[in-house]
Amino acid sequence: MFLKQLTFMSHFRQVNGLNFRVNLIRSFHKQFTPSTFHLPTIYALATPPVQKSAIAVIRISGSASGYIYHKLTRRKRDPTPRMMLLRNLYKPNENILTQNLLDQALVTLFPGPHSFTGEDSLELYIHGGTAVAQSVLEAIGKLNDRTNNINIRYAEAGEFSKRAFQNQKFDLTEVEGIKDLIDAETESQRNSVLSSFSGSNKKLFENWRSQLVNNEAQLTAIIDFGDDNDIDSDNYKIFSNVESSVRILKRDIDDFVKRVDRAHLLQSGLKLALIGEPNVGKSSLLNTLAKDDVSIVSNIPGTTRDTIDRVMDLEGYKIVFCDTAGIRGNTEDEIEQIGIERAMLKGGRSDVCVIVVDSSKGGITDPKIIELVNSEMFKDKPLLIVLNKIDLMDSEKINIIMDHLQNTFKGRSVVLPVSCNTGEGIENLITGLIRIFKDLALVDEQNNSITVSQRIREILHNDVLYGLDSFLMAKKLGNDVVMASEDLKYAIDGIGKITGSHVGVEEVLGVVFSTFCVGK
Ligand SMILES: Nc1nc2c(ncn2[C@@H]2O[C@H](COP(=O)(O)OP(=O)(O)OP(=O)(O)O)[C@@H](O)[C@H]2O)c(=O)[nH]1
Repeated sequence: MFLKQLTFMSHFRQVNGLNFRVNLIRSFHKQFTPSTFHLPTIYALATPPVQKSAIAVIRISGSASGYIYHKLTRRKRDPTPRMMLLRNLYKPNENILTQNLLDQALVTLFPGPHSFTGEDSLELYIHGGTAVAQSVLEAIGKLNDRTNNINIRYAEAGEFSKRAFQNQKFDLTEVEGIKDLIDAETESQRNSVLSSFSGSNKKLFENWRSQLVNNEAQLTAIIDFGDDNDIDSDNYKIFSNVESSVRILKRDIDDFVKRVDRAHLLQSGLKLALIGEPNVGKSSLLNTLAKDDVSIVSNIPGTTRDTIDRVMDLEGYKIVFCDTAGIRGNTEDEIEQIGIERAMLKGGRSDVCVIVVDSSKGGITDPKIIELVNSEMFKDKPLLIVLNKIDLMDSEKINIIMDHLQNTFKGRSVVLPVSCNTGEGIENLITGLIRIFKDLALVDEQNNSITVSQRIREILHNDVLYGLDSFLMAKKLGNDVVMASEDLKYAIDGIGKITGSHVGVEEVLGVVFSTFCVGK
């Protein structure tokens, strides 16, 4: 059978017009045919297009990788696998006497299965710059030769990763982990996707699945061998044991889902609204944190008329700060009133509210602020009170104001004294903000958190937990084994969709890989 496969492979290479020597010994040791070997060879620029850079990388994957190597380098001998070699790249199919040099490049051939995709792959490290990359890409494209069955085409978004998945190099959770790793903008985001990328989520999902399959098998046994109408006491015991096991598993999955739901904040960023009376220093605080002049600062009250969002990486955490118009109850100015309404709305939609107070005014002077903080929209929101302009006050007065503010908000928040002018207290404020962020995103002491893709979160909610809840309901309402077994299957299929290893693969592939960039 194996020899047959070898013969077929070698035939395949010949009909593919691959005129380089098929190394039979290597194929024998390989004992592996990628499941994607019948697909066209794909190529793409793996580094950003239309940008000047020192190096650009072109990735090629598929059975014609070696052929492309020979054609571009005009060399007859196979290259040493997995070794970087300095080679001249020439326009293929041109008169051999004319040079037609395209570039000098480092090239590496990765024979399958020891490559990212599991197929034979070739990587070209060429000089950066649009014209060089374009000429080499064009040369590869021209090697497509339908009549001789050499199928080469430009890759689609995520196609290299898709091939890696199809050749079982990764499951879907790992593939999505790679994408999230590339997309990570901050240190905390990078940290949080490692659980997917490193495969620890995959192990967890597989463990859940095997527990559920085990439980489902016991229910199937009751259905297949039990009485049609009723279940006897032995089977009832089995059913109840399955129920206990499912309950424990559901608790674990609930915990996991809660952690990933909360950790989602790490990806989207913590939305933080700066709220306060006019002229208290909200814009100054934003500029101090951003170390930049984002918002206009002036001593004219009501300078900020609308909300201004600013995304910041604060010590590795993504925070979306929103500077809002100063809130006061007694303005007649129509535009200012609209600004105030928007500020209140922004505050309501934020994850955390920072109330900025001017210490030189002795504390909050407008009751509208206190009314707002105690309103329905704000009452469950984490609060942070920032007492600004402490450079203008002596420490005794500052302590009195802090005590008063703490009483006003009845222990709902700490009060942090700062000065945007001198920078005093700003470090403390950043530490306080990050502590709130970690609490909300359920980041533990070792800075661990788990994030999974939106797709996985939805399946966990809509399929896995839904199936488990329905199972428990079927057990509770009438000890209905058949219904309960179907519900467990639903949850099991959900986990299969997550990892892509068991069911509904085709349906989910499009969703997963379409979000990748070309060349990945
Ligand atoms: N002494 C001192 N002045 C400050 C401090 N922070 C801000 N100011 C001054 O306070 C004034 C108002 O500052 P802004 O940052 O514009 O205040 P705001 O709350 O955004 O004002 P609105 O846009 O009207 O809502 C400016 O003149 C700032 O220079 C501080 O820590 N100490």
